[in-house]
Amino acid sequence: MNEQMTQLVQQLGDWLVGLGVPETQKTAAAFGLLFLLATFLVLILILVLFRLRGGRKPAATGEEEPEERREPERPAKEVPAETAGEEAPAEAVAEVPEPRAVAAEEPLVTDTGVEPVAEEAEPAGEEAEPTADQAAEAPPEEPASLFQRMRRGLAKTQAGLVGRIDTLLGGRGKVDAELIEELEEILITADLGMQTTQALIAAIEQRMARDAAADPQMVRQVLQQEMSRRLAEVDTPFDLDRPGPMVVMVVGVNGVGKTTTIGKLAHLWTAQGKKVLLGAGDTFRAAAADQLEVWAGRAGVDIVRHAEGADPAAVAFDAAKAAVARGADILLLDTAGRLHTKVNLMEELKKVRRVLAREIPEAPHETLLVLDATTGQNALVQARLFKEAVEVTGLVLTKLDGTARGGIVVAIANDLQLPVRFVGIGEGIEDLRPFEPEMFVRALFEK
Ligand SMILES: Nc1nc2c(ncn2[C@@H]2O[C@H](COP(=O)(O)OP(=O)(O)OP(=O)(O)O)[C@@H](O)[C@H]2O)c(=O)[nH]1
Repeated sequence: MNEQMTQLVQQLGDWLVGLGVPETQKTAAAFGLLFLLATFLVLILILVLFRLRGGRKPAATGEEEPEERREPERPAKEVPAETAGEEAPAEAVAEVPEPRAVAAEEPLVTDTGVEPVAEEAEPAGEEAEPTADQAAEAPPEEPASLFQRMRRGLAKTQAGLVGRIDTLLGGRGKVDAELIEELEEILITADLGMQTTQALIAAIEQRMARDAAADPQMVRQVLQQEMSRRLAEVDTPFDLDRPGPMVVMVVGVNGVGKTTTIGKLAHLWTAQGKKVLLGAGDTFRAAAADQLEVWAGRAGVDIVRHAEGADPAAVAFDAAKAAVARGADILLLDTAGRLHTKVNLMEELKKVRRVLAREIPEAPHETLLVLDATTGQNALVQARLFKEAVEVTGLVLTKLDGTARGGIVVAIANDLQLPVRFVGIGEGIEDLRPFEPEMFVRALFEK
């Protein structure tokens, strides 16, 4: 033991005597204390070394990673997959710098492998990363998916109408009478109807008269512009914000998708913050009210219903009263869909309208005619008959997803000069889209 050490023990011993340690034991106590201090220092040193090594990758040394470094990495693989949908795996792969020495089942672990960060800092980084990704992705994804869903819904019409037009135009070097004749046939067989087809052909001929050098692609352009223009011309604003309750009567023959459409509308408008009430006015068909009640449950709205066979005007009366009493913004009234050729149905609808108007000024504010797009020209015939009998203010074309006859949308709007309000592109509660003429035509024509 050198002199400095002896001095240190001496001083420590004196200090301990001052604290009450007996004089005879002061040297032993001083040694004991020194031993404790040394052990403590060694422990701290080991801890510091261990943590510093834990923050770094074992850079090509072949050394194994400490176990606790691997554990926090696993959620990093799962979080983006859950939160960012289909895009996530691709992104996760893109973010991985290199998979180095990582087990086969963990190739997507987003290990940075370079930052000597403290353990506490890592979870915060993991959470922040997907949130930033989501924030960056969410805004552009919304409008794109809306358009994409419309395109998917119109895929069959796209192929049956625009696909055939493209095949025709692609094989021709110039626009001549033969091309026009074949085009006319395509438009008619794609359910654009005689009146609308002739109007579209006339627009193409006018353009040809102005521009002798017009090529087949001009035909495509004119068709797209004309369809858009004709749909936009009859497209009036659908005002949901008038002082309530706004009464929307829904009419149409059996099976076209009336009940489903009412359920989808209730869901859509509830999501927009409106208080919606349903009236089960189809008392004729067994189980119609039950079916509507199921949709009311799905959309989370109230329903007014009577027993089967009750007077639909009585349902309309009660529903209107309830809408006022409960402060509803919108009353959606279902109606029976017996054959449109039956005078009785039309009379019944007129009576319902009278009752509504007595209870709520100017009601019904909208009368939506639901038509099944898959029935093509038959839908056009139904629309004419309904328009003559009741004051239809707008159209809903359902089942566009299941048909190549989507051209009927343009035909009906153009022939009857009525706005298309919504289109159904599937059976799900979200599969009803407010109709936008420009987007609809673009979804058909965009390559
Ligand atoms: N693919 C597809 N199916 C739809 C769409 N709208 C409705 N349907 C289906 O069409 C069928 C008839 O729909 P309903 O709502 O019962 O028709 P409805 O007009 O109320 O018929 P009734 O109650 O008999 O008068 C159901 O199977 C719906 O799921 C749509 O936009 N796309």
